[in-house]
Amino acid sequence: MAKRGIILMNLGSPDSTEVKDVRKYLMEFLMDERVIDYPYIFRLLLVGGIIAPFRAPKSAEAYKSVWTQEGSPLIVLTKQLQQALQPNVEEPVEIAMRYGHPTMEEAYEKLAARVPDLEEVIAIPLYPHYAMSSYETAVEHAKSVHKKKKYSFSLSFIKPFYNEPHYISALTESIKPYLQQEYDQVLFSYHGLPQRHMTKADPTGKHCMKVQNCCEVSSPAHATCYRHQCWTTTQMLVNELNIPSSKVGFSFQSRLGSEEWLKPYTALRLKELPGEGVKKLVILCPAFVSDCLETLEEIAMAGKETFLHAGGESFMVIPCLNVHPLWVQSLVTWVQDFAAGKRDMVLT
Ligand SMILES: C=CC1=C(C)c2cc3[nH]c(cc4nc(cc5[nH]c(cc1n2)c(C)c5CCC(=O)O)C(CCC(=O)O)=C4C)c(C)c3C=C
Ligand SMILES: [Fe+2]
Ligand SMILES: [Fe+2]
Repeated sequence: MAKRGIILMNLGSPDSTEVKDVRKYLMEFLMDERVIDYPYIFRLLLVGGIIAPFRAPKSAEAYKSVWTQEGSPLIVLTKQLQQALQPNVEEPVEIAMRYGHPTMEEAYEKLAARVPDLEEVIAIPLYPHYAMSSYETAVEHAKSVHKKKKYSFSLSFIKPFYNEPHYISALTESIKPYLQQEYDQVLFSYHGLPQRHMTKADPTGKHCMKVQNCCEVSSPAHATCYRHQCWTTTQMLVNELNIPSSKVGFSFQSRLGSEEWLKPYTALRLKELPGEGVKKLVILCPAFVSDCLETLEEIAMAGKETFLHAGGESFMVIPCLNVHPLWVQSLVTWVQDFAAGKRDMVLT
């Protein structure tokens, strides 16, 4: 049997809620050329001179409102996922964050210490949907650290799993209990992206945001089309859960800056929905597998306030998959398939 290890990769959080740590985190995150993709000098002036200094105190307050005794929810929940997965697989499991700690290098070193003569690492980016600013940067960073450190073990990545049957079925089961009560709409809110990133990621150069209903028209562009992948996850869940199409909402959250991002914007929809007769809302955020600042503060706190203030009556937030047993089982299946030589889920 190959000497193998697993790394669960997530986005990462500041080291603490102190403004200086949040500023450092924002600098590392937003100076990533796949997140703010402007030329280096312009990016440095914008991020270092405006965004990080002005945003850090506000973000620090937001982080304080969700921080736990053990730390950032995103990291705590990723560790819990590691602990839930570990007894179910033979391979040692470590976690790594794209920004902050634990770093990719730390995770490789821990695996190498746990597995003498490590031969193979399976990295699982915990992003269901492909985006240059999430999945791609995580993969490219993992590859570049691997190359820089000249590790001898091979490196494979699990593909974006937005339509993978085990993931869809885990999500379906996690959502079901929340649809027992009466609701007017289920809003699927995904992390947003600048619209420009969609056209940039389109290898055909003529499909995304150019063809009418681009995400619903078959195209090779969909392998890297974030909006298509979000739309597909939604359609699959709606079918599995038999949600009437009149009760389905689809929107994008967490916009940053003045550029146009994917629309409709969640924050705006939450203001408008009560006026359209949607008083009882169920909301979920399938772009995240672990609850984090964007689900716990932006949606469950700020979003709820917006909706109720606009005349909404009930606001039910469905938690992310976190450590749902069926989600843990999905990861087990992917790892076992990999070990058995089935490589459908592996990026080539
Ligand atoms: C779901 C995947 C994510 C994509 C795609 C993504 C794109 C993206 N994000 C920003 C800016 C920020 N995002 C922030 C937080 C944050 N983002 C994701 C995931 C994706 N981002 C997660 C899981 C989190 C939460 C982290 C946590 O610690 O809980 C933040 C920091 C917080 C804040 O100040 O709002 C920023 C900034 C951009 C610009 C972008 C695409 C271009
Ligand atoms: Fe983000
Ligand atoms: Fe598209």
